[in-house]
Amino acid sequence: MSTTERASAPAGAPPTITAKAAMGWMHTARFFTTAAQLHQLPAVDVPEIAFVGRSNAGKSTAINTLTQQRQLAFASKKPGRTQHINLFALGRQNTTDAVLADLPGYGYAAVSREDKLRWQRVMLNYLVSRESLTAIVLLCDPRLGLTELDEALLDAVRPRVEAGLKFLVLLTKADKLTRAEQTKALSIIRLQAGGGEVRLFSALKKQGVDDVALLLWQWCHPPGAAADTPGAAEAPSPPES
Ligand SMILES: Nc1nc2c(ncn2[C@@H]2O[C@H](COP(=O)(O)OP(=O)(O)OP(=O)(O)O)[C@@H](O)[C@H]2O)c(=O)[nH]1
Ligand SMILES: [Mg+2]
Repeated sequence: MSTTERASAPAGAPPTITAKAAMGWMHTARFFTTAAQLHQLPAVDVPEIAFVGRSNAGKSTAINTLTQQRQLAFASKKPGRTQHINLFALGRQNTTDAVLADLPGYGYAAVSREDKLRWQRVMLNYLVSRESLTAIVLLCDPRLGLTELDEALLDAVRPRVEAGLKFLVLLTKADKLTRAEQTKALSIIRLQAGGGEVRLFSALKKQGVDDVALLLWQWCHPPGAAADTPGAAEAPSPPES
């Protein structure tokens, strides 16, 4: 990245780049690995951002939109499309300075009760114990609002959020709402989410995309970190055999 792409910031302020540069960083995403179970996930030594939420909320589509790639993550009209934890590496020139995780959705009615409970356990375990987890993006269809399972997730991660884990509620499919409905949904979910970031997002209309890219970049490159420049960090450790 050239220094001209960096927005000017006062001394001591967090490192900052332009939205365009953040989008360029997102575009470096490539498939890293996939795992059906937690213990199969390789350890990584860079920040990891998990995309979680109900089945069909738009997690995979949001990853494709943010990375400006059509089919990096598998998106589908049919709920339950994503059944593995899929990791994507970010970073320039084949270095990796962050990882995105696309998780299977929860609450899909057609799945057996045992499978639902099994997945909820795996996901909560991941969210509570994954060391590299730096941020959670909870995708929520504002027409449904935060459901019981979303609330359970919020409760489970609250201690980690209080300890510094970043948290963003992304209100997806905002194109389905009028302006007034969008404003109302924002204020309701802000109250429900109890502080923290809440943003409107539409993959269809590309609403909120630059903003979210910038936020994710900032979260992965906090001030004072060894590598605040995309591409400067070590690559993740290889999967353990
Ligand atoms: N109108 C509209 N549709 C969207 C948007 N984002 C996603 N969708 C649609 O919502 C459906 C589900 O999207 P996915 O990205 O597969 O959802 P997911 O959360 O990954 O679903 P699972 O993998 O089953 O958990 C697809 O038909 C998408 O095209 C959006 O911003 N606007
Ligand atoms: Mg998916």
